Amino acid sequence: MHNVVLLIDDSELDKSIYTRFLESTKNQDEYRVLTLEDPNQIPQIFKSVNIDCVLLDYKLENNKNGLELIHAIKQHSPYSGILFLTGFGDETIATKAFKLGADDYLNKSDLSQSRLEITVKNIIEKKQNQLAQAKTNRELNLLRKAIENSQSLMMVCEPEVGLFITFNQQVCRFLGVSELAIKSHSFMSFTDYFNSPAEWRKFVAELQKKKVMQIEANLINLDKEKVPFEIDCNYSRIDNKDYLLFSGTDISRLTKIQNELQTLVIKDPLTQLLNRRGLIASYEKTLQVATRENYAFAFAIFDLDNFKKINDIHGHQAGDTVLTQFSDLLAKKFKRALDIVSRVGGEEFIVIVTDKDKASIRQLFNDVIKTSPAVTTPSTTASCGWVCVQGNSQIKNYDRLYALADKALYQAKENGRNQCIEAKLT
Ligand SMILES: Nc1nc2c(ncn2[C@@H]2O[C@H](COP(=O)(O)OP(=O)(O)OP(=O)(O)O)[C@@H](O)[C@H]2O)c(=O)[nH]1
Repeated sequence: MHNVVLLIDDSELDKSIYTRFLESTKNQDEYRVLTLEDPNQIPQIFKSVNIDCVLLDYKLENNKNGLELIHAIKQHSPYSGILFLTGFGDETIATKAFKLGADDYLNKSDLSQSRLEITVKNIIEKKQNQLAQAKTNRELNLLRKAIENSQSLMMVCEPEVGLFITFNQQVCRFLGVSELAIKSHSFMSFTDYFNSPAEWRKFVAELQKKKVMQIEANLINLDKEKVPFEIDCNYSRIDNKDYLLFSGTDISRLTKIQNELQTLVIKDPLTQLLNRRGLIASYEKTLQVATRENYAFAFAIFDLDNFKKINDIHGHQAGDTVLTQFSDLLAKKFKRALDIVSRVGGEEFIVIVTDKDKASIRQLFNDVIKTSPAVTTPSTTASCGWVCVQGNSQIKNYDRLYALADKALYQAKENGRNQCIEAKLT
């Protein structure tokens, strides 16, 4: 690719010399030389051609001088170089030309091909560097703007203890701390992700190896609330120094929706008790603990008595109220960490309880039956069939225990309702 040089000079002889000098350089076709006869054509020529360097003579036709044109050239093409030429060797003119924005100055009296070539070459190189630098600066400024306006928290920290080096305004806003105050804090102090400096060091070592990682961590905001964030982590080495780059996106809304969806999937909307899916999900954990601790593990089915009549006489709404009242009673009675209370059908509830011995569990079940008429409006009794297993050897399969408890419930209904019957294990 050749460089384009524009000659603005009133002397035909000088123009032919410069053209010959530039067109006969060692690298053939290095320069393409154009001439501008009428300085008023500056806007047009700079619009239509990309000019790398202008050779501008001081003395021009019609009593014009090159100094007057520098401003116009710079205005139309700030990255075209200007080599100012004069036949007078006057330093004050050269100084003026530099002040106005010329890049270099040559005296026509001691101009040689090599001198012209080197000077033009240097000017073009300098201008190209300036152009590249300006482009980089513009891109950096745009990036800086994007970072500042981003909703994400962007932070750069040093890897030793995670001290902040630089960050965007979102970080200050989120943490409620001034820029100055943040610099004395570390990334570690704004998250509960690392429980010790050792954990931080382990994380940094892993990041150094992988270069890029994504973590989910809580960041602690100005109200000391833990806000869940998804954080892109990056390990970078610049000028022989290591840096950690973090870009965090607030995922609290997403987490809330996820939790709500999870709740919807496992909870009964009327009573807020677990549904069958929720019960099955918790069942194994309770069973494991009971087996490990050799606790009694009771599986009970509670069923409201003659519930159909309540609906028929008082309406479906009243039926719903009774269901809620009975659910509250169960939730209050069985509220230890491992207890499971669920509504698995219309007026059927499954309760899983573990305890050291069966007697206290029996007591709790009987209490529910006794209390039900008092807490429900209209007053409603309930029946319960249950089965209890203890120790490793006994069958604890859900379907098997359900079948046994259901059989006992059937007996309770047959025996006149309002009672608890324990299934005998065979
Ligand atoms: N209000 C209300 N009723 C429901 C709901 N789900 C099921 N049911 C009703 O519960 C009633 C259950 O009736 P049955 O299965 O005959 O049982 P029951 O009348 O309680 O009789 P026993 O269990 O033998 O004492 C039906 O009428 C269902 O329509 C609900 O969410 N709300």
